[in-house]
Amino acid sequence: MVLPAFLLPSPLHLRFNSSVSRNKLRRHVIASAQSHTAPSIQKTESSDVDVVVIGSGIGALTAAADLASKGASVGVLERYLIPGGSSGYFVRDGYTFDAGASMIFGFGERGTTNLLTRALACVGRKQETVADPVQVRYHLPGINIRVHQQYERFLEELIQRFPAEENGIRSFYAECWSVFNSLNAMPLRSLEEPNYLLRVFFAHPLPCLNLLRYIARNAGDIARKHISDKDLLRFIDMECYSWSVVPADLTPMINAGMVFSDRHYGGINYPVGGVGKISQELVRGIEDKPGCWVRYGARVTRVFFEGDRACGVQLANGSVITARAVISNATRWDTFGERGLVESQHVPPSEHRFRERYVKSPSFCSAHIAVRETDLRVSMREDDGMDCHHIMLDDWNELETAHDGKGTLFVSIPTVLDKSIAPEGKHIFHVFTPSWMDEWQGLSKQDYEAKKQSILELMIDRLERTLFPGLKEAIEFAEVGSPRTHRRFLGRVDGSYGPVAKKKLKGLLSMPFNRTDVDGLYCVGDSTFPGQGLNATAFSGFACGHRVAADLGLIETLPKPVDSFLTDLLSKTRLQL
Ligand SMILES: NC(=O)c1ccc[n+]([C@@H]2O[C@H](COP(=O)([O-])OP(=O)(O)OC[C@H]3O[C@@H](n4cnc5c(N)ncnc54)[C@H](O)[C@@H]3O)[C@@H](O)[C@H]2O)c1
Ligand SMILES: CC(C)=CCC/C(C)=C/C=C/C(C)=C/C=C/C(C)=C/C=C/C=C(C)/C=C/C=C(C)/C=C/C=C(\C)CCC=C(C)C
Repeated sequence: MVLPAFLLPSPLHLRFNSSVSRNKLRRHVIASAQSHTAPSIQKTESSDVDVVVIGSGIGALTAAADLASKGASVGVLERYLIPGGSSGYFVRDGYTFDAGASMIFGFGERGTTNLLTRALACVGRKQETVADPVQVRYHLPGINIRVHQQYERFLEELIQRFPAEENGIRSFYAECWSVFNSLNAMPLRSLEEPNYLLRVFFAHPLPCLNLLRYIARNAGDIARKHISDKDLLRFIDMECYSWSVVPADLTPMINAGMVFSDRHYGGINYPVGGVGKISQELVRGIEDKPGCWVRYGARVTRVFFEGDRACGVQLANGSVITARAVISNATRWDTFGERGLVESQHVPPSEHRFRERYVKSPSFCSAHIAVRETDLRVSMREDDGMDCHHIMLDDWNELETAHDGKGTLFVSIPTVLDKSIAPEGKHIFHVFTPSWMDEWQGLSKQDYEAKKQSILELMIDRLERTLFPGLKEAIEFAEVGSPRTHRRFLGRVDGSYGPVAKKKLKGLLSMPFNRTDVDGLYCVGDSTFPGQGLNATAFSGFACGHRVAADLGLIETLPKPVDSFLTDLLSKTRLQL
């Protein structure tokens, strides 16, 4: 029987373990580095690692932690001065501001979906957290709802607002629970490692079949099956949009199931001392493992190849690091794009398919504001009903428009939960709204500053009028970031929050996993399955660590030819669907 081309195992993956000698690799890398860059190549024995990781976002650090715990020597290269990427921080006058992420999933104590707790645990670390009793308070046209950690309290509020839709509400969220319960029943590892898939399938057949039912579906279709009220469907759109930046129709059901259930199960938990603590703790754990290190100010400029196989990276200062596997936590566009880390002759056709299916989501315009509690005319105490996270929208037509601070406003006040991150009697307000890079290009310095100031004033006006009387007077200082700021400090193309479906796709089916079609090169983070979110990128980190460990022979797998054949078969079948 002749197999169709897409079922044939890739020769690249069959070749993975073909032992290219380390010294030969290194000679090759240094020779190519010399031909491309200034002669200042610094090469030390310690730079020769099993795995080199580009970037230190949560996806990268989870993969590094997982591999370090399995005995690999891992080197992490971060272009910025601290770890964490979107979950980084900055300090001003005694305030510790979260740079991006602030609503943290994945810190639960139970089940298998608490992937941040697990990432820390695999390198022997633990992070103290404060439980948030309300995930978010929505202030939407005609809808004012709190998503309580207690599921029934949330349902009660929603049903009180939409009494005719009680059954629909209950059955939509019940489907979300069914997805979550299936995920939470099994260890979460790489979906491109057949040995794991077989084991997990035989151990948990019903949850696996249930996940297969949902993996190609989007939340909008499921919502419409149960709900017909237009305003309630708009609410479900906002429930999705607030973390996926696309409406329910474009939001994969697996992700919706995770988010809409885990907030009531593991809950939303704020790390004491700020979100930056997560990556700091991960780095400590990684550096405690033999042969593992993290370097800052280390911008990778390109991935090195021997033939068709990635075998290391070159840094902006000209130095090179050789490795048996390379993991990129840069976005897909920054890895494979025009001025990306992989030179064009090595960019595989599958990356063009990715670009046909996914586009960059907008970035954010964000204000980090230091606020005096005494000047606010509203109680900031959690026991008086103040919530940490708010989402505001004045007009449904503005949901997807993001100009001039009129669109959706996200507000996070972490000092409601953790007083240690600001001086006594002071609060941190992180206020942001979606914004596109092209609105910020080509401005003079003066116009750029004026635009930031005007958006800040618009956002503060809206908050002062509706939620926080006295806010204007109470501000000590504010720093405003634009998509340009996100691009500069996070190294993310156009400051994008991540990839989103260009058109309606089949759920998560076409989202790339961690292997790429380049031998020896893997991706991790929100450009890979299952997408944006710290817990989601932690999943991609574990999945990536697992697949790389299998390829490096650190964990038990099926015999190599069988593994390669089945892995390829799964990937090609998935993409044909
Ligand atoms: N929960 C929230 O409130 C919230 C808010 C904002 C963002 N997020 C999430 O945070 C997640 C981001 O995680 P991630 O793992 O994808 O990565 P990331 O973007 O956070 O981190 C990538 C890291 O790689 C570094 N980097 C990029 N190019 C490099 C190069 N050439 N050389 C060296 N270093 C380089 C960057 O400096 C950055 O530290 C996103 O999914 C986003 O959804 C969550
Ligand atoms: C065996 C066979 C054959 C088969 C089987 C199948 C299977 C097993 C499957 C599986 C699957 C899986 C594992 C999956 C997984 C998934 C996951 C993990 C997912 C996750 C997700 C998560 C998420 C999405 C999250 C997100 C979050 C976010 C994004 C957040 C955000 C937030 C924000 C932005 C905030 C805002 C607000 C304010 C501030 C107010």
